[in-house]
Amino acid sequence: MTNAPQKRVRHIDIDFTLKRVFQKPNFRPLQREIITAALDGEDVFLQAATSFGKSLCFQLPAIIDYGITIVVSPLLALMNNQVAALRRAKIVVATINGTTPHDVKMAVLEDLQCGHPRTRLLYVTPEYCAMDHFRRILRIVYQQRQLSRIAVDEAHCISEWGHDFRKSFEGLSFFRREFPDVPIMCCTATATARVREDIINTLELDALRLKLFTMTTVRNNLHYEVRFKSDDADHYDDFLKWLRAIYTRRSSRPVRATQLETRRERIENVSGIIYTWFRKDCDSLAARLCDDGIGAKPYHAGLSTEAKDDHLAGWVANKQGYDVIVATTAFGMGIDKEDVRFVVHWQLPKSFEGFYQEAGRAGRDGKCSACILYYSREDRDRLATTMARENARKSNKTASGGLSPQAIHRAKSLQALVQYCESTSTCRHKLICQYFGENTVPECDYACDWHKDGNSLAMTKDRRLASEEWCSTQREAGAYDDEYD
Ligand SMILES: Nc1ncnc2c1ncn2[C@@H]1O[C@H](COP(=O)(O)OP(=O)(O)OP(=O)(O)O)[C@@H](O)[C@H]1O
Repeated sequence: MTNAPQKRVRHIDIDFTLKRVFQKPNFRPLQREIITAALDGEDVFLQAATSFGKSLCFQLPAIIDYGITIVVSPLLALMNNQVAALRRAKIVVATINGTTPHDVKMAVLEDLQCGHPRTRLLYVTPEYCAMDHFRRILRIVYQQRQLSRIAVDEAHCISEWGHDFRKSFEGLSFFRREFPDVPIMCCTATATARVREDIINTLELDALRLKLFTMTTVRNNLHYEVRFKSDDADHYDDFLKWLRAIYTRRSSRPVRATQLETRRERIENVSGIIYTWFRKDCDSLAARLCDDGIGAKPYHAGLSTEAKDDHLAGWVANKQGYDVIVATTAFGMGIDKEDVRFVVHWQLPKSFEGFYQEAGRAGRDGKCSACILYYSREDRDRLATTMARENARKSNKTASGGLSPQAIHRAKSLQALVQYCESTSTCRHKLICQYFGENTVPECDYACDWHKDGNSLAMTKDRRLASEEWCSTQREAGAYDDEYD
């Protein structure tokens, strides 16, 4: 006998729930098939582009099915954002994480064990799933046949983080071992074949029985561009000129200007995110932009909670003075702001996956948006040096001597991103597809710098990047040996 909620022959109109609860007129392609597989009790691996609508694929079954869905989510902002959106739709949903007050936590855990929990979805961290008291409660829920499904959101984190600095991801195999008949759904936007295999193995899923849905990573509305720089020149003016040109275009076309006026939109409300490596850069860059009349705010872990909340809320609400957020990595994950018109990487991101995820915050409304990456060979060498140092530290610790598969993956991912930046002979969309193992050649309607003007791309690269000879002499002189993490 199984303890998971019994699957019944359903005559449920999932279209009705989509419209009534989620207020969406139609499913996006494949959402119906994924949701049906989930409702049929299958394990599902869902890989689809950023902003595809993956959350709906476990949220809708959670509302229809008996019992409770446990959502394992690695980022606090992501949990809070989804919980807030579900509450707005009047769905009984809860989260337990480091910031949950004790009495709220107790009330949720009590509801869980009551035999018929009201909570439809409970969002928790992998760390919380590793706790004995929570596992004890889950066993009770399971015995009461109320454990409906486990959803692992941003599942690539299992592979990226799980093997070293967030070990609790590895413990998620507990779900399959203890509750073998409770279906599991994994969602991610970024998984190479190796990462996918790693996730499946870590969760101890049966790869042969799993329903695998892999959709293209292509985002046709994103315009990818690499801008070359070197330590010799400050790229601030280049960016400012680019942003001001957008303002000018918005104000100089009479039809556009009238449209904005009718909608009471400000000319300079071009919402964007700039990602930088360091907290101090977030502060100084935001201040510099403000001095030049651009509404910009920093966002990083060193700010007070009040400042962070204020900057985020102002940016989400398109408030004057909050048009651009300058943040360290991972900002915006789970924040479903649909009108982000640009994402700029001020320096080279640390991984291909990180780049794709962060760039994917742009244009979630389907409208054209820009993704600019400022690349220099000096930054490349700095990241490589930092990575080598980290690897040395870790192998010292484990005394294994060699590099772990994860360290090798990280190095390959950075290398692939460097190749992406250095390339002046291929469409950027195609390079992204290739990295994620897709064979299809995406349509690119001048939506990348190479398609727009490949010749000038090659020429600016030659002009602006430091030469390899120069970089290697600098490397030998130890110029990149400082801590860049
Ligand atoms: N069928 C649908 N019709 C209209 N909008 C939808 C539909 N499904 C999802 N959405 C909307 O699409 C947006 C993106 O959804 P979601 O946040 O789940 O993306 P995601 O696939 O998890 O992306 P990411 O990996 O970037 O976080 C949300 O605003 C969501 O409400």
